[in-house]
Amino acid sequence: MTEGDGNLEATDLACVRGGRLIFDALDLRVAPGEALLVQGANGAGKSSLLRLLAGLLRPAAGRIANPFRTAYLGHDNALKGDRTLAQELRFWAAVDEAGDRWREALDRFDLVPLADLPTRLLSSGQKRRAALARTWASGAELWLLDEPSVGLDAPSVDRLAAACAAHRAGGGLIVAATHVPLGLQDARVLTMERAA
Ligand SMILES: Nc1ncnc2c1ncn2[C@@H]1O[C@H](COP(=O)(O)OP(=O)(O)OP(=O)(O)O)[C@@H](O)[C@H]1O
Repeated sequence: MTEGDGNLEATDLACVRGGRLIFDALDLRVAPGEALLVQGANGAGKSSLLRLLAGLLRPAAGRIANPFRTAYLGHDNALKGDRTLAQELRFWAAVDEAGDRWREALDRFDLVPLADLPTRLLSSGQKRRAALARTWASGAELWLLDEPSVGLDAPSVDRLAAACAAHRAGGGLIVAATHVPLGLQDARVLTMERAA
């Protein structure tokens, strides 16, 4: 068996940023179909943990085993403003060889009427939905979501919860940093403490 035994696994992980220890001795394991909510005070290191898991930061110590195709959604929606929403989703679905999932993604996040608008013209909540739709369109197995519900209205939060449930039902994994409940069934919680 490979390291992590087919799970996302972090062992004895430490994170240093700007020369400061943000956290250490962190262990986690997420299996296919599971969701982990990462909670904790501002500055506790939730975003840093997600960036480590995404491979965007290097751990100061410890190991990460991630055998999954991964989609990372940070605070920044990172949409290409001149592309229409449909072009943006189609582009990422093609990069990730995810076929027609971009169409499903538009529907899942109630974006069909906005498909032909350049993404720069979307409202902030619509941009967040677009970035979530891109996550769906990617076909990635592991979703790393940093405060995914920021700016969403109540029906959109429900849509996010439904998308997460469908993703998990298909064997997908989710790690989400959040200050609010996301309506995910049976999610485990990791509470991060600020390093002293
Ligand atoms: N690029 C950076 N360089 C140096 N320090 C950083 C950098 N980015 C973040 N930090 C520091 O790392 C610590 C953890 O930040 P992080 O964004 O991971 O926290 P968080 O738990 O996600 O916070 P929030 O709830 O406010 O989003 C903070 O003290 C922050 O100042």
